[in-house]
Amino acid sequence: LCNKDRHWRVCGECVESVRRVCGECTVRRVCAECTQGVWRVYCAQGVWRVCAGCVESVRRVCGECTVRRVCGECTVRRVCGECVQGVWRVYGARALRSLPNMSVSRLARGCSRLFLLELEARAEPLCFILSCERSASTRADAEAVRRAFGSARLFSLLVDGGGRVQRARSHAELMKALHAQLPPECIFSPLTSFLPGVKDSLIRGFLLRDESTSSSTERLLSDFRQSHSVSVFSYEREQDGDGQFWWCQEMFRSPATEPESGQSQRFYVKPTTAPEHHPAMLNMINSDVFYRLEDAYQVLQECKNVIPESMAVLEIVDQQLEACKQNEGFPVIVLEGLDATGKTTLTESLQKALAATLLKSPPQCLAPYRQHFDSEPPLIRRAFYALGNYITAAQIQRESSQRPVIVDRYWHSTAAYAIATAVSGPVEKLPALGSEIYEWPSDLLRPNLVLLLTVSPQERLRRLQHRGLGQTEEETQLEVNHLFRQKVDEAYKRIQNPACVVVDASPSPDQVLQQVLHLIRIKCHL
Ligand SMILES: Nc1ncnc2c1ncn2[C@@H]1O[C@H](COP(=O)(O)OP(=O)(O)OP(=O)(O)O)[C@@H](O)[C@H]1O
Ligand SMILES: Cc1cn([C@H]2C[C@H](O)[C@@H](COP(=O)(O)O)O2)c(=O)[nH]c1=O
Repeated sequence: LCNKDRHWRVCGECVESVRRVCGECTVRRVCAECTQGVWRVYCAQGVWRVCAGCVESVRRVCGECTVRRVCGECTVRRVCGECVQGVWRVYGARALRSLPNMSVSRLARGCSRLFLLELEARAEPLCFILSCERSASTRADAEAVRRAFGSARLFSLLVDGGGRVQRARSHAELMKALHAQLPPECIFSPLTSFLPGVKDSLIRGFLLRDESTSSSTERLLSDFRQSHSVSVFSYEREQDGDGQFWWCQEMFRSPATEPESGQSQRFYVKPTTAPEHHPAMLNMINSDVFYRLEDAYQVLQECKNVIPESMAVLEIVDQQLEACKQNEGFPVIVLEGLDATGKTTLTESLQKALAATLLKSPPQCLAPYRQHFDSEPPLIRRAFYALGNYITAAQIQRESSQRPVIVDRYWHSTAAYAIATAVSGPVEKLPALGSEIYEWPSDLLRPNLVLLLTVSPQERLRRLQHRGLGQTEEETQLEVNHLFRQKVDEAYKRIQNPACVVVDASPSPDQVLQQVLHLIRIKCHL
């Protein structure tokens, strides 16, 4: 969100497509309906739209960028942010035209993209920028790049074409294809590219380190470029007079089919300090966590042509939904916790003890679709779970006018699992306590009490083995990945309004029930 001057602009054509613009916050999407009103810059690493007034500036972008679409409605838009030479910000067509060349290029150099390469979950990632020159670098910096890149052939792939649904699916398909098709000597690691502090600027991809000398990798890369809307880059190693190695990036060219043209620009890899916050935070709102029904709804609408099940889910949402923000009936108590902490056992006993209605999220009516959405990339899977909460909210609204309601998982699970999946690395990389990421959606019914069941990792594992059911992707992750477990647990505890009350669920089922009944009596006056 724009934290600066809260300046908003609305396209005259479509009032719904309000976007945020200010000197600090730039615009990424105009609106789906408003393609008439913009220019698009197709750049080496992304697609950007530019206002019709900025023709002059567009020509000045990098050699790789071209302008394809023209019309004359929109006013201020961001110019090429993806040009590896840097970002140009335009606060008005006239202002840009009057900018002298010198200041444009100074602006450009100051605002480049950062790249974050995550070689191992526990290790510090390598963060670098691309620079036109070999600028001075410390021995430690040079060593960090050498360790990460080694002596293998290097390629990077960034998924930057198409809309967000297509990008999310292309990224997932690309990962599967890399796993299945790359030769064993070729390993790949997650690479993200982003503009520090600029929301929605994250582009995901991979860095490939190929120890083989076979040309099959190049053939595959050419195919991926065609079939997965990815930009592909190759890296070359140079040694300077002092014996120091430098890596240069340029657009990938398949030696077999694309003759050397001498046109491609080369950029040096230069290590830099990693940002304080994990870059996944830049894209988290409306990609991993949804704070309004309409935002999650919109994602499934965009999926209609590629995922027929989306239509069925949206129909259920339409049928079930009522405006429900405040719960004014009997108390609503949500039970949260990692898998196998005892939620189902406890919710069933609470149902009996309180003569309550028992609900869950995602609700039963979405059960036939859950497996399908669990196999989709995070953008789509998370939108599905978010919609599940709104359906559960409508059910809570109806039931709580009659009797107390117990809910097995709700918003805390949706947000905590999404945040923990999006943020790679250790728990310290999570958004800080108090971040807007942990806020409750303004249009989602709030429960009266949220209880977070906790047990030791050993006890949880024992209960999991004892239970022996099928597993979702998240459950498998929880079992094998200690870091993921810690992050889900911590994210649960950081969510606010309502925050959860932590309950030690390690005693016997009856002792846990008595403890929880006591809490409910105090907090909900039941
Ligand atoms: N207090 C307890 N002491 C010992 N075992 C328990 C206790 N509560 C539940 N269990 C056992 O642990 C296993 C997991 O419990 P349960 O299915 O209730 O967890 P859950 O949190 O609902 O899991 P999930 O979120 O994966 O559905 C079951 O076999 C259950 O019998
Ligand atoms: C509600 C919800 C669940 N999940 C994931 C988290 C767990 O691993 C499984 C467990 O679901 P169960 O029905 O309790 O067995 O689903 C999620 O990722 N997001 C959610 O909103």
